[in-house]
Amino acid sequence: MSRKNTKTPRVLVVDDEPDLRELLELTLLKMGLEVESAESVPQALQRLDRGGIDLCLTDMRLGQGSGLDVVRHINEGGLDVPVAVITAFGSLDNAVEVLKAGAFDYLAKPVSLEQLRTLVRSALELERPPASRPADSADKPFIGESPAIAAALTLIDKLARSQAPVYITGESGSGKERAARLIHQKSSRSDKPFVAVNCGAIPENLMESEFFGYKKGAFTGADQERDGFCQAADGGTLFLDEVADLPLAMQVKLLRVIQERRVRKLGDTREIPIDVRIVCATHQDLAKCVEAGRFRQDLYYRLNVIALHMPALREMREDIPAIARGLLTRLAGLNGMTEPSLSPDALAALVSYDFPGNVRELENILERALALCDGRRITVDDLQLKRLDDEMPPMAAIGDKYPLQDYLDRVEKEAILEALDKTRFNRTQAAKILGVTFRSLRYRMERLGIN
Ligand SMILES: Nc1ncnc2c1ncn2[C@@H]1O[C@H](COP(=O)(O)OP(=O)(O)OP(=O)(O)O)[C@@H](O)[C@H]1O
Repeated sequence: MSRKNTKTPRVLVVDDEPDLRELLELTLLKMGLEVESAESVPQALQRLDRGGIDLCLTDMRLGQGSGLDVVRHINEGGLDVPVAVITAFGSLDNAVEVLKAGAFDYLAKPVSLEQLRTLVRSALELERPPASRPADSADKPFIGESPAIAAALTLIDKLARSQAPVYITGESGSGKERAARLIHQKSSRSDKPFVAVNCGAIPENLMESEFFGYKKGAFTGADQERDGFCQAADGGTLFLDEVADLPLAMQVKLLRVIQERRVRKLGDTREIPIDVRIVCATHQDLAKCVEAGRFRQDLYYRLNVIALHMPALREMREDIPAIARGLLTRLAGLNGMTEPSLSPDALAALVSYDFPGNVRELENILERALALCDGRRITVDDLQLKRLDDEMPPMAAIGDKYPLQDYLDRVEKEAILEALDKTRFNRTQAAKILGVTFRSLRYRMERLGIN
């Protein structure tokens, strides 16, 4: 990295409106930074090319050009300068466009100075050399090196530097909440609270008071003033888990809070400014909920600025042995036990198992196995894995052969599952055993609902 850490960081402000430029300059100077400014795109590009700029803040709308030109110049020219764009209020499309073009973050007008400071701190933090970052602890939040988890972790690192809302998707138990916590821990907000809310677990009539708080006497039983989740997360991150479960009425209120960055407690006349980063998650398809009219489109766009997908455990089979061992070490430690080994057939069974409940299911399986094993070694019986075909009637019980198609499907499914079992879910080998092509096996598995 070209910049030195000993010198005062230098920020370039690009804006053609003198008022806003001055406000930004003053704020940055007060933070002890050096500031230079440019009034137009050509001026900005020239200054950037001369080097020595550690951060660039640009307005989106600039007389004869746009902030996007600045972002593109920086990225296409390989300049090592984080850039953030100030966009007009409510123009989310612009925000998405600038992030895609490679901006590190965006700020919507009117610019909140607190947010500006957070953004600047976080951008300059980026430039610390890796050696000064805390070393990875032994208990890594995510175990695994498969391409699927590696891609998610790389994105988490990037997202941690931004303030943009994040929408985390993934099956149940795939690590969505853990990912949200990691984004927070790695962000400039890490010294402020991380508040996790399970939107599906709050009774509808309590939602408003839980989210926004209440004043004393706001309703029967409100015998003292209380903050809601939004205020509790002020300066930090608000994690909305199972966000698809928010009732429509609450969606409207939440949207307002996100847009205006203010909350009003129940029974209060005043609005309180808040600064929270929203990270949300759901195992449902939120776009489908929008289509079905169960989720507001405007809120969906607000939340889904950047999407992070957490892979299912079966998409990272090569990581299963390492994750299983990591979990065993932790579980044995928690229970004050010596860590037992996993027998080779137990490990093989885990690697070929489908894990509909993902890492959480693996945790449960291992916890049970710890209790059942002889203390030294976990065998395949201790795992008590549900076989993939548990739900199927055994061949002998199939008995009736009509309708013919159902009967043939059952026979076909049995044969495929057996081949998959034998090959530890290696579909290429299973196809060979079955004497069909890989494509044909894939098609048959899909048709018969085998994951
Ligand atoms: N790659 C991984 N390595 C180690 N532990 C993991 C990994 N992925 C997930 N976990 C663990 O799996 C468990 C489930 O994770 P988490 O609660 O974050 O899932 P989730 O997707 O939020 O689940 P739900 O959809 O049910 O809310 C946690 O204990 C988490 O620490």
